[in-house]
Amino acid sequence: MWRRVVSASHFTFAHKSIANNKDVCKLKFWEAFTTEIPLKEKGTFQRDKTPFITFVLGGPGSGKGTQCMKIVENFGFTHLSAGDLLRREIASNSADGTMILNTIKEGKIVPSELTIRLIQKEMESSDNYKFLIDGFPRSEENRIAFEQIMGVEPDIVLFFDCPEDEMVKRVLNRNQGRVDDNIVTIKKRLKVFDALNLPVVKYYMEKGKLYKIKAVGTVDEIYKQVYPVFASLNFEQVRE
Ligand SMILES: Nc1ncnc2c1ncn2[C@@H]1O[C@H](COP(=O)(O)OP(=O)(O)OP(=O)(O)O)[C@@H](O)[C@H]1O
Ligand SMILES: Nc1ccn([C@H]2C[C@H](O)[C@@H](COP(=O)(O)O)O2)c(=O)n1
Ligand SMILES: [Mg+2]
Repeated sequence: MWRRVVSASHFTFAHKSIANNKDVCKLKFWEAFTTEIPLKEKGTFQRDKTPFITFVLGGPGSGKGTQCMKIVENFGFTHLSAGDLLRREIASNSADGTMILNTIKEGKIVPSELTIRLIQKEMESSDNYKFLIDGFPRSEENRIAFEQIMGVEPDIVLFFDCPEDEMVKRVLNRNQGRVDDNIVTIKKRLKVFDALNLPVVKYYMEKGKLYKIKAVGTVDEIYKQVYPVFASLNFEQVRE
């Protein structure tokens, strides 16, 4: 029996080759960073399953983060919110912090490579294989860059479809001290969502990967639509 093993040092090395080697780019992300070894020769960091990736899309305040918490509880996913990862960069005073902060204040989108690097780092250091990637891809450019860099596509895509007035109401009531939770930025974010994020939704709908959730009602009412999506999947069977 064989098991696929991932190592962080191998990842760093392979990441450099990926940037310079078109052939390696054609490999799936997980294949490029893993080696087949017999089960007995286990390394320190093991992953015997390829990742199951769910992209979670929806406008600002549509309830992505709220529903992700419930999916994590019930189905054991690791939740990676692109917005949270970017806010963590700002808080850690990283070199890109000021640029990220200004971009978020303007309701615009941070360069894809930066956001993908943060997501990639979290995926690589996780020993889970089920990921909810929340708030990503925000644009076709995000989507294409993810596919090129990671060499994988999402298995499924959730889209929380919520009326604008409800999204605005929720964001303005959020009270988490976010710099973008104000009426000026929310209007800009809604414009960016329509112009850049909806084409991504359309792309996945046409690919047959999209689960559209009517994101009105209580949190539990909305989750009643989400639960069956995951309950119908047998991850162990799909991934082993
Ligand atoms: N069904 C709901 N009814 C009322 N309020 C809700 C509902 N779902 C979430 N909320 C609240 O609305 C706010 C926005 O929800 P959440 O943070 O989950 O949205 P989001 O899609 O992640 O937004 P963003 O893209 O801005 O991060 C939060 O304060 C949350 O508690
Ligand atoms: N793929 C992404 C995700 C998020 N951002 C920036 C711009 C968003 O307005 C902000 C907050 O994200 P949220 O927490 O609402 O998902 O983060 C981005 O540039 N690219
Ligand atoms: Mg959120």
